[in-house]
Amino acid sequence: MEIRTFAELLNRVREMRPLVHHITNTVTINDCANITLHTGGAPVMAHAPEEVEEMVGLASSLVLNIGMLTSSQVAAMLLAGKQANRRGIPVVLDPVGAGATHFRTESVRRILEEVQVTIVKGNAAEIATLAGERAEVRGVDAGEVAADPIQAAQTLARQLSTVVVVTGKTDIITDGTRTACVDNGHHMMGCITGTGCMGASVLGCFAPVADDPWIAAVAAVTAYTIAGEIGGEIGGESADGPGSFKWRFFDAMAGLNAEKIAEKAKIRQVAPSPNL
Ligand SMILES: Nc1ncnc2c1ncn2[C@@H]1O[C@H](COP(=O)(O)OP(=O)(O)O)[C@@H](O)[C@H]1O
Ligand SMILES: Cc1ncsc1CCOP(=O)(O)O
Ligand SMILES: [Mg+2]
Repeated sequence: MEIRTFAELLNRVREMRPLVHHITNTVTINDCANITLHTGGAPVMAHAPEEVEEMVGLASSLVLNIGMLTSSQVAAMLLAGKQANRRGIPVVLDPVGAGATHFRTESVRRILEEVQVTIVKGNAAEIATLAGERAEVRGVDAGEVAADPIQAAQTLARQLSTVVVVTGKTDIITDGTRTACVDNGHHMMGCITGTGCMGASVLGCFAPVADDPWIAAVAAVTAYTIAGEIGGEIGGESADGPGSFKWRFFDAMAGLNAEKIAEKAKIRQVAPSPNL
């Protein structure tokens, strides 16, 4: 696959300006709205069960993030997700903290049973939990995970017929058959809250502009992590600290273009695991 195919999808996002409907947590909600704008989409946050179906009616994609889940939000996510499926618009799910509590794990399983999700994106522990592997989830952070993340992601992708993204120093994107590893990013991305949630918003911007959700997901992850890389480096030096990194990261996302992505992308395609 040509790097330019992935790089140029950013232009399509900016031409289309997709409306990305989020049902998400209030820790990172403002950052998710901003990164959506900087990527080239238009954010809307709406979680009342009374209005979510109508809002999905206007949207180009739906992002479900369980970071501060309540029973009312689960109901809203099911209504919104089913409406998105009826309309044929992509659904991105961020299973924040799945594995940490029974409520989160069971709610994610219910959403995945009742809604056809297009892209599931989580850290290694969240994805391992959903793939049925043992993993330590420390609140919203990944703890120790015994399972191989590529294999866990491929298994889950096949089980759900979805694209799975595993985040970390290297990001993994698979549909169970094709698997890419993206080695872009910056360690400062792990030093501020919300880089996982914002990644789901960027996936929500890219998913409606490509017919193939795996291509959309590889393009989104590559663009996003390159913005992190540019934000984290000042003249070859690391950013001063998390505060300045955050605003440089936002500036880098807004200033990103296909040429910079093509120049910096570190995408490797890997063969399917033999024992799947
Ligand atoms: N050490 C790192 N080096 C490079 N990129 C990283 C690193 N840690 C996290 N990232 C990036 O930060 C984003 C969030 O990843 P992660 O920290 O795994 O998610 P979460 O916050 O949901 O646990 C991803 O896009 C990932 O590529
Ligand atoms: C700290 C926290 N608590 C509930 S949601 C949330 C934000 C998690 O954000 P991310 O997964 O992007 O680090
Ligand atoms: Mg997260």
